[in-house]
This record gives sequence, structure tokens and C-alpha cells, in this order.
Amino acid sequence: MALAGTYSIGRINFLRLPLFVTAVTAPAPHSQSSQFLRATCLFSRKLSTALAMDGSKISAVVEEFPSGIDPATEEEYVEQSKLLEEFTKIPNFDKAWTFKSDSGDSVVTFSISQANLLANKKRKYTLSAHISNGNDDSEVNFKWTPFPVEMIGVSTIVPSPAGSKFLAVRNPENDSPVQLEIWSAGQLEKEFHIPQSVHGSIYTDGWFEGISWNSNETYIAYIAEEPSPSKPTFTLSGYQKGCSTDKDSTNWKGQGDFKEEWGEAYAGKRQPALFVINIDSGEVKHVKIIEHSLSLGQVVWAPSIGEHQYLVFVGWSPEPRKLGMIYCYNRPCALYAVKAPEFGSEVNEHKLKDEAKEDFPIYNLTQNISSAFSPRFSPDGKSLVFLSAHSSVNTGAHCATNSLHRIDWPRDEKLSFSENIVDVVPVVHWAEDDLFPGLYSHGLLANPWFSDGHTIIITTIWRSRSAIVSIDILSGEVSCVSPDHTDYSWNVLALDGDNVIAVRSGPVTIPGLKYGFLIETETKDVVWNWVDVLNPMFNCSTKARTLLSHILFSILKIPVKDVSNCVTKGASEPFEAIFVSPFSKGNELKPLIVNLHGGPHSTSTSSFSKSLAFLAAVGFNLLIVNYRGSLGFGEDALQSLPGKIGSQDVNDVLAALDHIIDQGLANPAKVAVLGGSHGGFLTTHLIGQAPDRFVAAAARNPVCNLALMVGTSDIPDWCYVECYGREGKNYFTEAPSAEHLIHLYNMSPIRHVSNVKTPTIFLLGAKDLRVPFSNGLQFARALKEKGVDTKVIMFPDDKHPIDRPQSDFESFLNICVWFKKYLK
Ligand SMILES: CC(=O)N[C@@H](C)C(=O)N[C@@H](C)C(=O)O
Repeated sequence: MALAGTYSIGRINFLRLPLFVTAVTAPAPHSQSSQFLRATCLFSRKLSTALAMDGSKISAVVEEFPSGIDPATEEEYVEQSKLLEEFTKIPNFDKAWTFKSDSGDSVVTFSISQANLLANKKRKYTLSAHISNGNDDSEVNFKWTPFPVEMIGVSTIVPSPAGSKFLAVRNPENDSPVQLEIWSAGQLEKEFHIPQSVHGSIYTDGWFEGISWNSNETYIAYIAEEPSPSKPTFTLSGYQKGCSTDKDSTNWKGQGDFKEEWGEAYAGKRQPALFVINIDSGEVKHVKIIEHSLSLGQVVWAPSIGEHQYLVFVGWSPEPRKLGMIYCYNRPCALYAVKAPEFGSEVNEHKLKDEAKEDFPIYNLTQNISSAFSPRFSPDGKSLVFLSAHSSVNTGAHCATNSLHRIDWPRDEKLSFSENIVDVVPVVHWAEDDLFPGLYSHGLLANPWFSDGHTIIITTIWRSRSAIVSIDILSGEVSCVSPDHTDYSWNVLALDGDNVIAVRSGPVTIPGLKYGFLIETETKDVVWNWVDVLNPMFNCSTKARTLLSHILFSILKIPVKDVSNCVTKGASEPFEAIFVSPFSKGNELKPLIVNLHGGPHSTSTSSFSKSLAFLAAVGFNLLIVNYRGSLGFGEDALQSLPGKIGSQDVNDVLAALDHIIDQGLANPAKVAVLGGSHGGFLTTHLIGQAPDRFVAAAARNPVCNLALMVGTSDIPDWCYVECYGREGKNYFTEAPSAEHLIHLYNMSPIRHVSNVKTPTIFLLGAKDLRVPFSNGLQFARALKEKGVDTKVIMFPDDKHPIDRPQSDFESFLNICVWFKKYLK
């Protein structure tokens, strides 16, 4: 057997042997052997001692590789893991808030996150800057505070409206109380510990989440988990009648009834409910509503009506049952108003009587539309604007083109809510070439208002990029704020008066801060002018920056292959793909990775992606395909996919691949494919339907067998809609018939598994409720059974996205090494 090579540690030379080979050596002198032992421990090679036939001791170096490490690619593993660490370190700007300082200048505070690999958590910190104008109009200076401040154990921070205070939320990891802290410029002002008997963790998930200060900065409304229901108690004398909360060594708690939850990402989370805290007294009130079964979220304080204060929030009904919520905008929801609770001294006898009579009724403000979320009041308090995903609810597609609406807010004592919902930005079905393709935004900024009081700013998906637009809520006019002739992606973080603080990035361009303001040109046009904001983080990740500096990207238009199959104009228009490759092509084409997003109604925008940038830096070209069905291209193109998954989307990907091969941009013999979830569905379909086209594949929590998924996923309705089209919404049942299961099987990658010969790596999250790991594992086992080169990594604590820092790291390191192995 050939030796794999030699290497040395300290003064001792080791023979590097393949696994299972035992080298017999003479007993080493004591000092040498202890050094030997230390070194072997360090490198996880085992020193075995055994007795030979003649009774002498035999020491052996057994070359033992950790599980999953292939001796043939170990060096590659070492090298690429170092590079990936550089990319993992790159921080991300998550949010920003602006305030006015005493001097009248603006101050901006950024919330930044960065993966902490050792702790396997995201490290969160804040960094602030004073913004001042430079000498001429086109200059702006950011004077940064010297150091960031780490937010240890803090789930979120929310500044007060005037910016003089902020709330820090500390959610416990066990049954301890939730901690709320009120900070002012110089100190911690107040600290409240809310026991679990009042409520559980505060929602900071970006979906149900809503934390809102009232304008006087005296109360904070928020969404938190209802207290735990009491469970049956048993002792050695049997069942104890009644609700005892105490648990001790003489009793134990039973389970009680199974309670439905909102699926993926919400396992173990209790019903989201509405609470208000008085930050003077620390008193907390649960705003119990009559229709108790609603899950509440996104609460905001409404402008007062007469002397009454109202809270407006989103309510989701659990009927017919709670189905998976995250990424699913097709769950019906409405805006509701409820009178805010009153505290202590404010309550007089008369009011107490009134409240008892009224019993906190809630008003549905958006009865005439099937979806309403992200409520925001205009600064004058006259209008309430909100987003709607009614197209998604009505068609059953989990995400679709959104719309923006307005309703009038009553100003007088006589509370009558208007039923009139004004369409500000309606659903766009199809748009000429590069015109506004419709609104694809999932939320509004906490303060999205320009100073005119009727224009908002919002980030949306515009074909293959994210873009910033302004919307006049009175006229409905949509204007570009970020540059319109660019392939880069832009994302608004905050307004500074009428100026904009944004982030610009590209797939291989590390996010950079930008400051935008309106200027008048020589021709008297008013246009947005953008300047770079140098920030302390600019110096980070120099290595990654250098590696990426010679890589470019462009957005390609891909003509639809079979236009005769298209029922709408929108569906027959070209879709797009993002192509990433180095400047100088040289003679040899780099191996290509085709990358496919999930959903399927989602988009790979041209925003920075650490994992894809890493793969590009390693030396792969990328083709990132936004097949028809992706968000950002109008509703007709999107709705062309449901009912045709596994064929239309598969053919679009092959068309995009053919397109770049025809242009001489890819070597057809060196192509790999990578995707997660629905992107994993496409990956496993492609290697089955086009087995000669891909030399390696990587699938992250892939959908491989819809007939299995329909009975195990939190979104069985998704399987119906995507397999039958919008009719699937009506066919959906919890008891699929044999005919349904056959149809679902026929639409699945597993149907083509016998054709597959592509070596495939599977990355699976054992806690995924969306696409349970059984889908990927069944497919992987079927490949192994056929003798196809297959590798599976199971992450025991990961959910659908496999995004915990260590899991994300190990996933992309292995994907990279797997692709390098087969795409030499
Ligand atoms: C709606 C949904 O979650 N669909 C999954 C099959 C999927 O593809 N998920 C997306 C969001 C993903 O990228 O994981």
C-alpha cells in the first residue's frame, strides 16, 4: 500500500499512513515517546500499544482521520477552511437608527452582526457616528466612536421616539424572568424582571415581532409568548385536582393536550400575545382580546382618538389549523385596533365601569382584504399605511407580488373605522422591460417617512437586485432612490431627515455604506447623489477583499425556451441569471457552480453572499439562476410556476446553462449544481433528468419526495399548490388520497433517482420542520444503494436554513472540497 507522505512535528518525523495501516516501530526512548504522544494527541492520530507474540511491546501509529475527512482531500480541507474563516468574519449591517444630537447634528447608530464560530452564535454590537456636512454640498462626514459596543445576551434594542432612551430586551434561555432595561445617555435607568407567569420571551423574530414606545415615552407595547398553560399534576397518590404550578420531588407534570404551533422556527414557542409595560411603575398588562385564538404581532401605538389611546396590530387566525408561518405570506391576516389598557392612577371609577362593559373589543380594520401587515401611521396621524400579500393568500403561492394600501384614521371621539381601503401600489402583473415590476417588500422601516409626511422609503426586489424606492402614499407614484442603471443591490437602513443611509453590495462586493441626498443638476433636474461612507469596518477582511477584487458579475437575460407553453405575456418574457467570474478569462474556463434559490417564490438578488463569494474566491465561476417563479419579475411570471415545478423551473435552469455555454462562458464538462430546499429540489431533479450535465452536486435540506414531505412538513398545503397550481389550494387535505400521493411522487426528484450518477453531498438539519431531513436522507440512501458517490452531513441542532455559524461553516467547507474533488 502506498504511503500518503511524510511530515514532521518537533524533532520527530512521522510516516503518514493511510487509515487502517499500522506501522510497527521500536519502543521510543522516554523523552521522545512523550513528545511523540503530545504530538499525536495534537493531531488526533492514535498511538496504540499492543503485545507482540514474543511478549515485547509494539507501539503503532494508527493514522485515524476524523469522521468525514477524506485523506485524499485533507490538505484541501485545511487550506479552504482558513479561507472560509476570512469570509465568515465579515460583519453585516442589520439596522440603523438616527437621532438629533444637542448640537443639531445627526447621530446614527448601527446594529451590526458577525458570526462567532467558537460560541456558535451571532455576535451583535452597535457602532455610532456623528454625521455632519463637509465644506461643499456633496460632502458628508461621519465621525465614528472609537469602539463598537457588544450587546451580550441582548435579543434586541429599540430606541424611544425622541432617541433619548432605549429599551434592551434580554430573553432568557431557561425559565428565568424576561429582563427589560431602559437605558439613557449616561446610565441604566430602570430594570424590570418579568416572571414567566406573566409572559414568556418577547418575540424578536422579525415576523410576529413588534415593540413600540408610545409618543410620551411612558409605555411600551410588545408581543411576547403567553404564559405556559398549567399541566396535570400527578403524585404517588394519583392525579391532583386543579392547577398547581409548583413542582417538587413529590409530584410530576403530565403533558396535557398537544398544541399546534406555527411550524418551522417556532417549535416550542407559545402563542404570541400583546402586552404593555408602564416604564414608571414596571406594571405589565396583558391585553387580552375577545377573539382569543388570534396570534398577534407587529404592534404600533395609534394616534389618539379624542382622549382614547389605541394599539394597532396584526392578527393571524389559527383556522383551519396553524400551518408553517415563516416564509409563508399566504397565511391570511388582518389589522386590528384595540383600546390601550390604562394603568393605576389613570383609572377612575367611571372608566372602570366602562371598560368592564366594553371588555376590550377589537376592531378589524381591513376586513375587505385577505392580508394586511406592517402597519405604519403617517406623521400627521391621518393615514395608516400597510403592506398586503393578498395575491399570495388568494392564490396559495407562499410568497407573491405585494401591494401597499392606505386607510384613514378617525380623528374624533366617535370611533368609526373606514371600510375604504385605498390601493397605493397595486399588484403589478407584468412590466415592460426594466420598469417597476411590482412591490416585493416584507416590511417597512420603523420610521419610513420623508419630511413631506406623505412619502415613504422602502427596499424592494427589482428583478435580480434589491433596490430602494420612494412611494408617495397619496399619488401612488413610485420613484427610484438607489441608482437605476446598476446591477448592484441596495438596501435602506434608515432616513436621516430627507437623506438616506443605505448599504450597497454585489455578490462578490463586500457591503459598503452609502449616504444619499437630493441635488439639483445643471439642467435643474433633482437627482439622488450617493457618496461612500468610510467606516471602521472597511479595513476588516482585507484578505477577502483582495481575493474578490478581480472578480466581476453581470446580470444576464435568458430567453424562455418554449414560449408556446406560456399562458401570459409575463411568463414568456426573459428571466435572469447572475454570472460571476474573474476579469481576465485566460484560455481555460473555470469550473462552474450553478446556484439555485429555494422557495420557489424567492430570489437570489445581487446582494453580497459570504458563501457564494467564498466559492468564487476559491476559483469557481457562478451561475445564479432566477428561474420563472422568482420574486421581482411581476405576478404573471411568478404564477406561471405553481403546477409546473420539476419541469418549467428545471428547463429554465438548463436554458440558462446552455445560454452561457453557447456564449463560451462555461465548459460543459465542468459544471456542478448547488441548492437548498426548493433549490435542492431542482438540484436533485437536474441530476436525475440531465444526468450527463453535472459532475457534482450539493443539496441542503432538499425536497426530494413530495409524497413523503406532504405528510411530514409544516406546509403540506405548499406541496399541493406547487404540484397542482392554484387549484391545489382547494384540493389540500390532511388526508392525501392515493391519487394525490402518486401525483406528488411523479413531480418529485425521487422519480428520476435511478438515472442519477452525479456524486452528491447532502447537508441536513435534524430539526428542520419545513423539509424534514427524511426527504434528503431517503434520496441519499437511494443513491448509496445504487453505488453513486454520496456524502451526508447531519447537523443535529439545525433547522431549515442550516445557518448556525459552525454548521454554515462546515456545510460550505464541505461543499467546496466536494466540488474541488470532482471538478479538478
Ligand atoms: C415556502 C418554503 O419554505 N419552501 C421551502 C420548500 C423552501 O424552498 N424554502 C426556502 C425559503 C428556502 O430557501 O429555504
